[in-house]
Amino acid sequence: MPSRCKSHPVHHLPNKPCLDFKSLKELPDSFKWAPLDGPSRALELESESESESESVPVVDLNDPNAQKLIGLACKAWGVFQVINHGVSKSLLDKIEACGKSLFALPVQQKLKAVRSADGVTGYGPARISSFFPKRMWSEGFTIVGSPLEHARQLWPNDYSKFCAIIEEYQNEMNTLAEKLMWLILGSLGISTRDVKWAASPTGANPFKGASGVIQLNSYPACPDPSRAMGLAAHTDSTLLTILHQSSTSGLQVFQEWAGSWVMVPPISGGLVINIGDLLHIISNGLYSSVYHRAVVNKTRHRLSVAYLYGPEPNVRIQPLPKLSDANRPPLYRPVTWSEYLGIKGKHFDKTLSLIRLNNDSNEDNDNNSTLINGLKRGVDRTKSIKVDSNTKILAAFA
Ligand SMILES: C=C1C[C@]23C[C@H]1CC[C@H]2[C@@]12CCC[C@@](C)(C(=O)O1)[C@H]2[C@@H]3C(=O)O
Ligand SMILES: O=C(O)CCC(=O)C(=O)O
Ligand SMILES: [Fe+2]
Repeated sequence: MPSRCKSHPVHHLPNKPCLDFKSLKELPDSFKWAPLDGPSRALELESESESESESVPVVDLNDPNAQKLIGLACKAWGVFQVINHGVSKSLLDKIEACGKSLFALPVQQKLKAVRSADGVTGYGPARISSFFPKRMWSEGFTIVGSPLEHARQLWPNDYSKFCAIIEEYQNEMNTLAEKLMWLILGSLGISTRDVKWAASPTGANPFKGASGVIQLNSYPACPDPSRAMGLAAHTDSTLLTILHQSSTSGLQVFQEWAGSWVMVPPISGGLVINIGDLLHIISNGLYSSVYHRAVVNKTRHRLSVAYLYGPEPNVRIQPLPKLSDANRPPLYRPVTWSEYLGIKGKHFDKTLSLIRLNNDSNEDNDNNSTLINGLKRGVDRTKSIKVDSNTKILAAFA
């Protein structure tokens, strides 16, 4: 545990490494959350999420109206699913199989690639775990850049297949993320020449240097899903996140206007796109980042793979000038991805409000004040997380 965390004991739980979930026939107290609000069990919800008006939109990227539909989804939901996105089903199957084989390893083997107390990459509980008094019913594996070092520890004689699939996934996801960024920005009336914040000197490709973190999430079957939490409510510290979920449901998004949690049903070959905090900032609050969480299941193991996409780590991100004017002043100060992650590591869901500019006329423009799981955006949850520094991104995060 980093020593500076000790000064913030209130919500602190040691980031205990994951354990052998299969051996637990009852839910230990340390995993018992208050009964979940909203539908908790994945299977119960499948019927409820069928009503059209309550469902997260699905956009076919081959649809000539895709950009407009995406804009509507971003405004109303902050999340949508995409089909015909160009990433093959076989690659999605392959990455899912990679995740399954990783989490199926014996605990002792997984612990060889355990994330260090102040690190980002490797095996362990979700990074946000330490902000909550109860443990989450999940284990994760985080990859930034090359997974080679950890893959070698996990499979000393057989790591190259894992690395090749991860690399292919990173490439495909990066291409899709950039395409989605242009569609989302296009829906706000923003074109290439309006986006200078990440631009190369020539302005050729503003997403040069943009990249993503891969997060493999595993949610074992759980003896008491109504009291367990797979992954607690959070927004992603990204521009956007592309999520592949296995065929078992579990992802829920918070619908701010209805004040309720809505299940996002898995679509075979489909991908879920979440708006992250950095897009919230550059859109000047027009597209809000979406709170989401993962619930667990009594009988089925669930796996998800998130691609957490962000800009070059040291480039300044700020509300796009075209989306700010005298009537709608910029809501947030400039911040780099690296700086944002540092603040998030200390202040969790208070981060957006901490970088918000103090301007009374901003009040109506932002819809950050809904209570989620008893938390309001802006409630301080203190705990510092430092990261290691062996890749470009990691160095920038530190
Ligand atoms: C680039 C990122 C984004 C991080 C931090 C860092 C590396 C790991 C990511 C996640 C992945 C799992 C959910 C989350 C909430 C978590 O606990 O770790 C994410 C977090 C964030 O979006 O803030
Ligand atoms: O497992 C899921 O459905 C959600 C995962 C997630 O939110 C994340 O990795 O950031
Ligand atoms: Fe997330």
